[in-house]
Amino acid sequence: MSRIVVALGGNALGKTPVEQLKLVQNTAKSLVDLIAKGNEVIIAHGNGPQVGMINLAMQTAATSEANTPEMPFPECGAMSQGYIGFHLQNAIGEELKNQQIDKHVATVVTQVVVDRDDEAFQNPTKPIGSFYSEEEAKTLVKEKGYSVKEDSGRGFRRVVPSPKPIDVVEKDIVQTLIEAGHVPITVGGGGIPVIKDGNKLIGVPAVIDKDFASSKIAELIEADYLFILTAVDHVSIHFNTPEQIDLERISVNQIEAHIKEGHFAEGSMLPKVEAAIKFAKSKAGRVAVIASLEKAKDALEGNSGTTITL
Ligand SMILES: Nc1ncnc2c1ncn2[C@@H]1O[C@H](COP(=O)(O)OP(=O)(O)O)[C@@H](O)[C@H]1O
Ligand SMILES: NC(=O)OP(=O)(O)O
Repeated sequence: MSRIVVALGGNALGKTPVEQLKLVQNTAKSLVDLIAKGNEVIIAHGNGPQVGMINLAMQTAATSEANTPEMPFPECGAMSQGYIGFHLQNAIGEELKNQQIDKHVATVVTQVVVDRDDEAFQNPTKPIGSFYSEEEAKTLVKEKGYSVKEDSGRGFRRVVPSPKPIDVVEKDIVQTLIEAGHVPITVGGGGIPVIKDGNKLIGVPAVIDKDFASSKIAELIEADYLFILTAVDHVSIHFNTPEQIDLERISVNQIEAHIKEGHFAEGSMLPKVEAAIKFAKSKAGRVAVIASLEKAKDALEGNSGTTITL
């Protein structure tokens, strides 16, 4: 039996409530396959499209005739954890019953401590919400004061600061749930970023990268594996070129050399590789795997995915 933290990417959730409800059925099957093999599974997920949608909806309602109260950004992050967690726990709960596994699944609203002086606050990089044309993006900058950036050739998106996770406030609760045999969903959307002020934790407007937050919780709860599940079967060098080579088993030193050679796109594969390295380096024997959601079970058996070890 292994303890596995699974980080789910955008292809596990989709972008709209209808799409998400449908996609989580397949996601649940992949996850319950890992549980059925006798593993302890802890689930984390992204929230870029969802937190952007919630925040924009809240801003639009507050500035319309509806005259609803202003909703702070960290509260939008908390809403995204609840909304995504609801769909995931609903689908996973059903699949556990289908496979006659006597376990329960619950979402933990999770706060993640960040450094108030993290330089990310001066340089927003995390894309959230929908994609826009250059013209629409310019209007958003002017009318809403958003920061925007081109996102991997797919269009323009709003960007917000993405500080690094330092600690997970609810880590002991997560540990208790696992040890009681349950399946926790935690650090959704990278966790709600909070800064410490004495005994107070204050929410800050930012979105933590879910791969870094997953690596952090995996370290804290002494996981054996960090599984980063995305839309491709492997990490590749010369990605999307005729020279593409898929990486199967690779050491931290070797993949660090590939980072220096510039093989991994910033904002997509690079943070996954960096989060995987961080976990693999945190203790001898820890294994990070970047694989596709559909082939998670094969990846566990070493038959798919990119396995990164010290
Ligand atoms: N070197 C690479 N190897 C494999 N995939 C890469 C590479 N560089 C960029 N990618 C792209 O990164 C994507 C994963 O990033 P992203 O879509 O942001 O992840 P997610 O939403 O699953 O967290 C892959 O689907 C692939 O299109
Ligand atoms: N929080 C986060 O990393 O979300 P995405 O994976 O959707 O970008």
